[in-house]
Amino acid sequence: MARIGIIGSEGRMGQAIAAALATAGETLSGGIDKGGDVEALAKDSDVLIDFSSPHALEANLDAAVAAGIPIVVGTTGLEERHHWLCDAAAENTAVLQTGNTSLGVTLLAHLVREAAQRLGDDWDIEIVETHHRMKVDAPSGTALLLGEAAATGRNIALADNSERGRDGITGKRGTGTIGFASLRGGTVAGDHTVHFLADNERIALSHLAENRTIFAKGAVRAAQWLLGKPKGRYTMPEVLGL
Ligand SMILES: NC(=O)C1=CN([C@@H]2O[C@H](COP(=O)(O)OP(=O)(O)OC[C@H]3O[C@@H](n4cnc5c(N)ncnc54)[C@H](OP(=O)(O)O)[C@@H]3O)[C@@H](O)[C@H]2O)C=CC1
Ligand SMILES: O=C(O)C1=N[C@H](C(=O)O)C[C@H](O)C1
Repeated sequence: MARIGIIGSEGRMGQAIAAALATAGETLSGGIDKGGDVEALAKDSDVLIDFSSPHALEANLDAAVAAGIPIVVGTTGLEERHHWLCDAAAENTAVLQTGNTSLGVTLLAHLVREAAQRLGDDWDIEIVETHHRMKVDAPSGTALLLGEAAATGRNIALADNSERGRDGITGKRGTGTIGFASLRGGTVAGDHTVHFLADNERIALSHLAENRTIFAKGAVRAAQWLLGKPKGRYTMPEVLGL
C-alpha cells in the first residue's frame, strides 16, 4: 500500500480523491491547502496528487523532486511556463500532468484526434465546455487537451490556430482554426463537446461528467501506476492502456 499525499485536500477534488483513496484501500499520508508545508507532505508520502492552483505548481514539483517521489498534476489553468516546469521536473522524477483524469475523456481525445486526421480543414472544429459557477479558469484544461488532440490529428500547432474569446466584430472564421467557447453556471461537473462542422453536415463528440468521482478514481489510478516508474513525463492513455 502506498502513502499518497493530496495538495488541495480541502477542495472539491481533494475531498473526492480522499474518498477514492479510501475506496481503493490506499493510505492517505496527509493533505495540505494554501500555506501548507508541501516539503513535509512530500517527505511523508510515496506519491503526490496535486489538484490545487497553478500558483502552487512550482513549489509542488520542487518538493516531489527533492523527496524523489512521483507527482500527478491535475490542476488546470496552466500556461506554457507551467508545462516547461513539468518538463524540467520530469528530468528528475516521474510526472503525469493532465487536464482530465477520466477514462471517458481520455478515450474521447483519441477519437477526436482520429476524426481530425480523417476530416479535411473544410470541417471546422469548435470545442464547447460547460462547468459549475465556481470554476476559475477558461477554457477548461480538458477543452485545451481536446484542442491539442484535434491539432495533432491535423498536424498543426494549437497555439497558432486557436480562436478564443470571440466578441464584437470578429471577422470571418479562419479556415483550419480550432474555436473554444465556455459556459459557466450551476453545479455542472464538466461537459465537453467537440463539434466538427462542414457544409450540410455536422458531427458532435461529447463527454458528460455526472460527478467528480470519475476524476478522483482516475487520479488515484494514475498515482498507483506512477509508483516505481523512472523519471519522465507520462500521460493518461499510458495509465489506462488506451
Ligand atoms: N485533471 C482533472 O481531471 C481535473 C482537474 N480539476 C482541476 O483541479 C483544480 C482544483 O479543482 P477544485 O477542487 O474544484 O477547486 P477548489 O477551489 O475546490 O480546491 C482547490 C484547493 O486547492 C487549494 N489551494 C489553493 N492554492 C493552493 C496553494 N498555493 N497550495 C496548496 N493548496 C492550494 C485550495 O485551498 P484554499 O481554500 O486554502 O485556497 C483548495 O482547497 C482546478 O484547477 C480544476 O480545474 C478539477 C477536476 C478534474
Ligand atoms: O474545474 C473543474 O471542475 C474541472 N476541471 C477540469 C478542466 O478544467 O477540464 C476537468 C473537469 O472538466 C472538471
